[in-house]
Amino acid sequence: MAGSRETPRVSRLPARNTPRRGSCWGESAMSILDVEGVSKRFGGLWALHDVHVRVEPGTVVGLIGPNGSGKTTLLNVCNGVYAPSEGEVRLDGTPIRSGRPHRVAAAGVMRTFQDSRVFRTLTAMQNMRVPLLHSRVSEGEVRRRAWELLEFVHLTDHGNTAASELSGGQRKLLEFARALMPRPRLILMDEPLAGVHPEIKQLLTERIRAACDDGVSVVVVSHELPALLGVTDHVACLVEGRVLLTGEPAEVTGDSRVVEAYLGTELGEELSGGGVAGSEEGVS
Ligand SMILES: Nc1ncnc2c1ncn2[C@@H]1O[C@H](COP(=O)(O)OP(=O)(O)OP(=O)(O)O)[C@@H](O)[C@H]1O
Repeated sequence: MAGSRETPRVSRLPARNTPRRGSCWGESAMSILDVEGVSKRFGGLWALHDVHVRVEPGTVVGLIGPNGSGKTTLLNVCNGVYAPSEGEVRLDGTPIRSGRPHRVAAAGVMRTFQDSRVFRTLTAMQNMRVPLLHSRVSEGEVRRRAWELLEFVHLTDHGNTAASELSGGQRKLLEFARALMPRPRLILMDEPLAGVHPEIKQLLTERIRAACDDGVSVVVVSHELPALLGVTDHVACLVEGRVLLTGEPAEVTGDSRVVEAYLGTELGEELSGGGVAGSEEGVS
């Protein structure tokens, strides 16, 4: 990982967005994202059934569930890649129109992917500029913000390094920092912690929390429960496309139905063994 550049290492976002709110999934009327009765069908397969989720400003929501339970599909519905077969997703009360993920991004919803989608032939700095390429933000401001965010994720020493030369974990950090460039209101993150070195995992969870404390809402899909529990305000567990349970992180992972849903998996054994322990295999 990188050392510091000429600016002191920052642990807060360069600029504020909206103030942080308390919890999510409560009775409060205010939410940034509302998933209302969403179902998604692929041919004969219902990947999502009547899913209800809400995300309040400045909160981190974790989405867990066994393989194939619909987590990625839900993110794809939330950023307009897929149209729901039933139900609706609203951003600040306005229904999201499918087939227009670029419009959803312009409205303040960014996305990161299971296999980081950074441009490998571009340097880290060039990657950072991509979200603001056609914006009215001045060149100087783009550069200033890009360096600050690279500093935020400890990558300033790699600003001029091609993304292909970074480790898998550093690419996850870069993708997260890049998602912050346009000052999003919501980031949808798909498995940001998978296969990441414990040190980078720690940094990434800290930075997700810091972004959240600055008013950015984050939805994190993850199988990395120990790390996820430390960063989320609320967790929803999906099983076979349905929300099995939502609630406080410990409440959800301690629930026998959630343990049962994971039984037969490595994580199920960890959960039923009375605690969760992170795997450090295959890290990068
Ligand atoms: N484009 C698609 N066409 C057909 N079926 C799909 C498509 N996308 C997802 N599915 C199916 O929908 C179900 C949910 O998949 P999804 O990828 O959303 O699950 P997931 O919880 O993210 O799984 P994982 O944890 O393994 O990433 C699976 O049965 C999957 O095969």
